Amino acid sequence: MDSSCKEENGNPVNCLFVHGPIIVGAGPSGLAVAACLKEKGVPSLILERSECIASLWQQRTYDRLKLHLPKQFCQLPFLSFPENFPKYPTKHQFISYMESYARHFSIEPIFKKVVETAELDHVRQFWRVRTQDFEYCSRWLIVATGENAESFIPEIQGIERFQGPVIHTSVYKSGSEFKYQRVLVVGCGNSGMEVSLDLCRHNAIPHMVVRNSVHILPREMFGFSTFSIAMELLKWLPLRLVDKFLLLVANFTLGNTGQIRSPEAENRPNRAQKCHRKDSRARCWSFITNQIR
Ligand SMILES: NC(=O)C1=CN([C@@H]2O[C@H](COP(=O)(O)OP(=O)(O)OC[C@H]3O[C@@H](n4cnc5c(N)ncnc54)[C@H](OP(=O)(O)O)[C@@H]3O)[C@@H](O)[C@H]2O)C=CC1
Ligand SMILES: O=C(O)C(=O)Cc1c[nH]c2ccccc12
Repeated sequence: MDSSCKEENGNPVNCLFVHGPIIVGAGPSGLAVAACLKEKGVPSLILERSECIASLWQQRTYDRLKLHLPKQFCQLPFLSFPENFPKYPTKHQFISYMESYARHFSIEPIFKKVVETAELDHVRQFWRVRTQDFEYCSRWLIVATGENAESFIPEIQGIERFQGPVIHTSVYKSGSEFKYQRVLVVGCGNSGMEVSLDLCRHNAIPHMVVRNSVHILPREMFGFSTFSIAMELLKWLPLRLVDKFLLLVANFTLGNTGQIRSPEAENRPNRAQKCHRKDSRARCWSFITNQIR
């Protein structure tokens, strides 16, 4: 990294010219990119806004989090998960793997650097990446800030009249805080399903809002992970057919999950929607399977 100083609006700006790409974000993707570059002998610099790697995993996940896919589908390039890790590593195992990955490739992100702007200087053909105190320059910019980094709570009419706490899943840790309480879980993706299961396990009483059609698939079929079956079949068949096949098998093993509805919702058909099966998006769901097993 070379440094120089220039004036902008009368203020000095600290400029650092980076050899190799600037990577924004020290999550799994940012680390993987840095490792791949290193393997090719290309240096890089990671700017990370928090004070640790994989901050989403370390700071904004619930306690019971585990990978839903077998570890061979989730490992980063050039370094496998340790042999002694289970098929579905826990969040702590995943974080320790991330840490050893960064160590293995000697990746040292610069922490507490919030990237505020990134502009391409067309004349000099390099990126000017601004943080609070520095401007980093490089010919290449890689944004690896994640698709789930920002939490979002939708506007809910009348929510101000609700007396209890309203929280986003990124701050949910465990159902132990909700023992014997009635909790409404909004959203039926992997997070909503996992939180609902966790609440059940801690003797809370969750209800889920399902606004759309949902596909419910067991984590494993015929002793293989559903994901690996899907990946194999996709080599030969179109997605539509693979989807149909997986749903058919799920229907045999789980029964008709479209029937699952609370008695309250039965009495008020307009308040909650039934699960339909038209949606073509497949979701891995452990809630039902865990309840059954
Ligand atoms: N162990 C694991 O591997 C886990 C992985 N994940 C992954 O993390 C990513 C994020 O998952 P997740 O947090 O579940 O988010 P998702 O985007 O997957 O799911 C959000 C859900 O919320 C619903 N929703 C959104 N807004 C509203 C609203 N206003 N009213 C009612 N419902 C609403 C959506 O419904 P609609 O479909 O109608 O938009 C959708 O069902 C995914 O890739 C997931 O697979 C998450 C948890 C665990
Ligand atoms: O990554 C997710 O969100 C999953 O739920 C895993 C997943 C994605 N596509 C699939 C197809 C079949 C089984 C699991 C998955």
